[in-house]
Amino acid sequence: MIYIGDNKTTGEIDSYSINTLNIPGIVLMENAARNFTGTIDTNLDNFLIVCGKGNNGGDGYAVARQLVSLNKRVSVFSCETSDMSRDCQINYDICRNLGIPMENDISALEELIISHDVVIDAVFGTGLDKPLAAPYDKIINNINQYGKYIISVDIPSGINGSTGETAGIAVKADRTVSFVTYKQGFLNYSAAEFLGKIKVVNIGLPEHVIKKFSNTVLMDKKYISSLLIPRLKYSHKGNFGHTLIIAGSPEFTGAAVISANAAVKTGSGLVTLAVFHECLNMLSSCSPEVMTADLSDKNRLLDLLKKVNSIAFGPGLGNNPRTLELLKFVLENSDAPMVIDADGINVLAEEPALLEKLKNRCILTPHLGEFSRISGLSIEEISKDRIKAAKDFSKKYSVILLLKGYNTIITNECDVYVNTTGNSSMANGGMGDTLTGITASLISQKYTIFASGKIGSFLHGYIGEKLSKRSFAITAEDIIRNIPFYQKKLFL
Ligand SMILES: NC(=O)C1=CN([C@@H]2O[C@H](COP(=O)(O)OP(=O)(O)OC[C@H]3O[C@@H](n4cnc5c(N)ncnc54)[C@H](O)[C@@H]3O)[C@@H](O)[C@H]2O)[C@@H](O)CC1
Ligand SMILES: [K+]
Repeated sequence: MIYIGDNKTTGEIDSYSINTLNIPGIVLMENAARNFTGTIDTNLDNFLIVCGKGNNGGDGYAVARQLVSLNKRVSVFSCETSDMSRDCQINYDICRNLGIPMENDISALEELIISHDVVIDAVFGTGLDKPLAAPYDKIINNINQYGKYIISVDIPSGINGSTGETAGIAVKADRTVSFVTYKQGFLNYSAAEFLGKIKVVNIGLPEHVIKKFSNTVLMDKKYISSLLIPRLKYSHKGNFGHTLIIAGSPEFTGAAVISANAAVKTGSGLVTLAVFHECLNMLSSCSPEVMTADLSDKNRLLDLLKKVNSIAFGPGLGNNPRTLELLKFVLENSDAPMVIDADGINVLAEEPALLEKLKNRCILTPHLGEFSRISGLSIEEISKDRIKAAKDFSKKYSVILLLKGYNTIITNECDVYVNTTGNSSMANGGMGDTLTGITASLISQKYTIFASGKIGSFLHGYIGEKLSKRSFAITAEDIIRNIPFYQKKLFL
């Protein structure tokens, strides 16, 4: 499992390892360098390693030794040769003793970069603590301008590991090999263009040590598989629950169909779609597996609200007083767990007092705009630290929050899971409605609300990613059709 941490987390793991576990810093650095080197394509050769004076630079000097021992051609550029950290100095001295070509004249840097095939950027890591000035601005500019292939050690130099902001300028890496944790700053969308392909490597610390300092996790297939409940041979439809989808309006009938069909395909035993009276004719034949109900028939609705195992509320209902009244009615007359999405969220934003009624029974699935409306935070404020914004909201209202977008965040106020599946081939209308149907269906099948959010977002993005290998744009229908096939694939 890959844990996410900011610079503080890195510092805490570092000091625990050194001071409590008594692992000397130089050993951690050696492990880091060896594991970093292990990620480098063995066909690559002719490396220039650009080293700063802190431990990130120390990693760079240690990587230089490792590469030389693999018979690679290696040169080193030292940004500064005085006032190095202790472990950096040790590795610098070894490189000198080994006779590795070393240069520290800035006027030679451009030519050096041009004459090497790979630049390893070991200028700054988690210790970057001020804006970049000369000569570092020039060093980083040269790397970006002339580097043919750039691999950053731990963090692209110039990026803040906690926030993802740049110190004015930053290395644009083709690959970033990060130590111990996936840096929280990498989740900031503004950092994406600097990171390249990210890989996280260990430095010899067992998972239980890392876990002490981070409860924020990048979900992977193995983790999702561990959450899945296998179906027993003798189970019947009653075991897989009844999902009520409250969605759609005359302008947005598609949202209702999509959510309902996604719930069916995810395996809910029964699915009922409850719609406004004027949509009933059109939607009653939307899918043979979906039952329909008229929202104006209050007795039928009350009966459904009492007996269903989960409710999805919101897609396509319209952001208007009628939807708000309906939400109030549903909250007052049902204890079933709910997925609230789209216009369900929009009307909640109009009447925040209702949020109190969602306690411990809801997952909200806003995208950035909806989250901005319901939280009262601007999109800029949220984007600066999506994890914090999501956690704070989840804690304030005791709900599970699933903040959609690239790297979707799912949190129950303490633990945070980040979903990395999915891509922009899925950026079209109806995707959110699909996720809502999937998530509600999972809740009906006895998954916890939190687990349903995690599995739902992973599965949804996973299908999109797989289909996008052979298709340019993926529609909600494409996803829905493929749910059962890929859901099965998640059972390892
Ligand atoms: N357990 C860990 O966390 C480990 C960390 N390691 C490495 O250690 C790195 C952190 O090392 P450090 O804390 O020494 O920090 P860095 O090596 O990132 O940089 C700190 C040095 O750069 C200077 N500096 C910071 N911002 C500057 C700026 N804008 N302009 C000029 N100078 C600036 C500081 O004064 C200091 O000398 C990590 O990124 C990682 O690469 C590895 O050695 C493995 C072990
Ligand atoms: K770096």
